[in-house]
Amino acid sequence: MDVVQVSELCKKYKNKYRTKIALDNISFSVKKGEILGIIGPSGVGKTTLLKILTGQLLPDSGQFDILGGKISQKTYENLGIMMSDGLYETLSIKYNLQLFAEIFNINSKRVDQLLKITDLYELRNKKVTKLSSGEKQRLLLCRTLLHQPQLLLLDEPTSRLDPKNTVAIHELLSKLKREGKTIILTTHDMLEAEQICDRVIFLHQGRVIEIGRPYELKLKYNPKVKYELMLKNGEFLKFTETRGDLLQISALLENKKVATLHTCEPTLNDIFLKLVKGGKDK
Ligand SMILES: Nc1ncnc2c1ncn2[C@@H]1O[C@H](COP(=O)(O)OP(=O)(O)OP(=O)(O)O)[C@@H](O)[C@H]1O
Repeated sequence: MDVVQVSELCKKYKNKYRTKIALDNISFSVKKGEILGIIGPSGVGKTTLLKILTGQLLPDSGQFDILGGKISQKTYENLGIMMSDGLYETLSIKYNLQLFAEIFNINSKRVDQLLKITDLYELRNKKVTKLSSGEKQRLLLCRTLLHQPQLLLLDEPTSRLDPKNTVAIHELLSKLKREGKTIILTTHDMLEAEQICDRVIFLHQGRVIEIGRPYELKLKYNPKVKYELMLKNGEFLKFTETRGDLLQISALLENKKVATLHTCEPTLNDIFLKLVKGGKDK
């Protein structure tokens, strides 16, 4: 079942001096239980897309369905949005969450549970003004998850986190996926996309330039050189998949000359750079 279906979305920002095409004919769909990563560098239209999907911005043309229909007040009951903060700066972590819990009529046990999962429980009485950017980020995620939404739209959920907290949030997102939640997230981090996303969309200059599962893209863009060996004498050798090369690798292995052996599939970063090479700015 498609939880999100987007068809030919276009959005331009216009002012007196210039028109900026932020989204150019974007189409994709997301299935229940999928994590979709929208990736690309700064300014390619990721936030614009999320703003449209969350009803904060109208597209110029195109359509989308979300959670089985057009966006309405009811949609928000099952939608978790993590974008700009909007936290109550002078209130504590816990009070910020309690306020939202009361609005959604949620038991305060859920607040404590989320604070523990995101490693904020010990800091629960600290005011938002005194939080580090990583702590704020985790608080925002708690607020997004509070009402147990079916669909999460997360704008760079790990952008300000240290490695330990990044791993914790990745684990949390994977757990939510296993529970059947659907997640769309934006990221600049290609490694993150590779590790946690079922599929990724590469955006460039407002257009979808590639879409697919990370491992499928890696196979699709796999270079001719397939294996890289370091010999015990420190020499580096590269091999393709021809019969001759494979026989050479086998001989080196048999003669115990090999120190390390790696396959050379590209990273998502390599693929993105390959796709945009030669692209001009609009
Ligand atoms: N309100 C606006 N008025 C004019 N131009 C805008 C407006 N909002 C965004 N843009 C431009 O539209 C393009 C897409 O912006 P958007 O914020 O969607 O990019 P992004 O991929 O989310 O970037 P980042 O990763 O830096 O958040 C950018 O060139 C941006 O400067």
